[in-house]
Amino acid sequence: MERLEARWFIEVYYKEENMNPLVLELAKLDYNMAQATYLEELKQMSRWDKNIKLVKKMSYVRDRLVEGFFWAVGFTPNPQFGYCRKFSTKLSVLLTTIDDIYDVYGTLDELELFDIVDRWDINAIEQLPEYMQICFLALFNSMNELAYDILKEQGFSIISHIRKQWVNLCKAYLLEVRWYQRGYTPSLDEFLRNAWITNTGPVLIMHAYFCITNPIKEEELECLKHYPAIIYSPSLILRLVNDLATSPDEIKKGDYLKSIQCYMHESRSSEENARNYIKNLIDQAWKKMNGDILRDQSFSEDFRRSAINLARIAQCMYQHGDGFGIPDRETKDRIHSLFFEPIPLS
Ligand SMILES: CC(C)=CCC/C(C)=C/CC/C(C)=C/COP(=O)(O)OP(=O)(O)O
Repeated sequence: MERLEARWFIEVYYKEENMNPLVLELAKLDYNMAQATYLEELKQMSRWDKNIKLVKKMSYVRDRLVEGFFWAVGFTPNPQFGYCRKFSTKLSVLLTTIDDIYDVYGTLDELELFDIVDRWDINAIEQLPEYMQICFLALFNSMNELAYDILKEQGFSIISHIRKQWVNLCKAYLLEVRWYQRGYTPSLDEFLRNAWITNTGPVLIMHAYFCITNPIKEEELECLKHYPAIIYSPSLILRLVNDLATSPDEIKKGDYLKSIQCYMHESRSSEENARNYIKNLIDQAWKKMNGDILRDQSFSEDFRRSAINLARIAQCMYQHGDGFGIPDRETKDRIHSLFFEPIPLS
């Protein structure tokens, strides 16, 4: 987001009457240098993705590496956060795979076996169907690699904290599947108490905390365990903007469990009313998030900025519809200008 805005700003500044050519040249250089850094990271992630072969092994899974990297750049754009960007990109691939397993492919019996994340026990892997074995092993290896890096750098074990996030996510996914299979439509409030987690915000924000915080502090972890505003608010915005944008397409596929439908069912109102209601909730969530996160100085500025950025990149991704599920229009143009098109120097 910040980089997209920088490019728009450079283009506008160029036309200003009293623009300073030196400043303009520096801004262009800075943009192009960041772009070169991103491109190198994207190449590394592309090699990782080819090697891990998750999408190749599961043909129903959405293949969205570049879009995942785009999310990651919006989340932590500063060039020095390459480690976090690359790890968030891996997360986006793993999360998309798991989301598609729960939404599309897995049967309820199979999905219940995925509570293997709770035991975090590689010895239990043979009880899973083959596609889940691949998925769990990819998850297990990637998370252990992060935990290893942090143990090596900081002498701090994060395994139990990471595991808890995945357990909560998988439990929340399973509840959605159970509702769906029973044909149950929860109230909007009941739906959101679960769905703010299934849009993966808590997993993304917690992992970003580990990737960009040094030293990790016990008291901060204790606070994050209770899902404070820094985790809850961006995750809620992510869920609401996602539902607003993806709703019509997913309903066509039979996936009726979305905020809008829950509200329509509960209040017996029209889709238009429900959409306006959700838009209003998004506005309120933004106001609350800006106040809460900007006021609360307990976490580093970098971490607070990333949390807010998650809401910003979500809003950007879903601004013109489902820019992640159907990434062929604005998302494609934005990706092109951000990663592949340097700004010509004078
Ligand atoms: C910062 C960063 C790297 C973010 C990555 C976000 C990301 C790509 C998550 C993957 C899974 C997901 C919830 C995709 C939306 O799918 P959906 O519309 O099918 O969601 P739903 O099934 O929950 O409605």
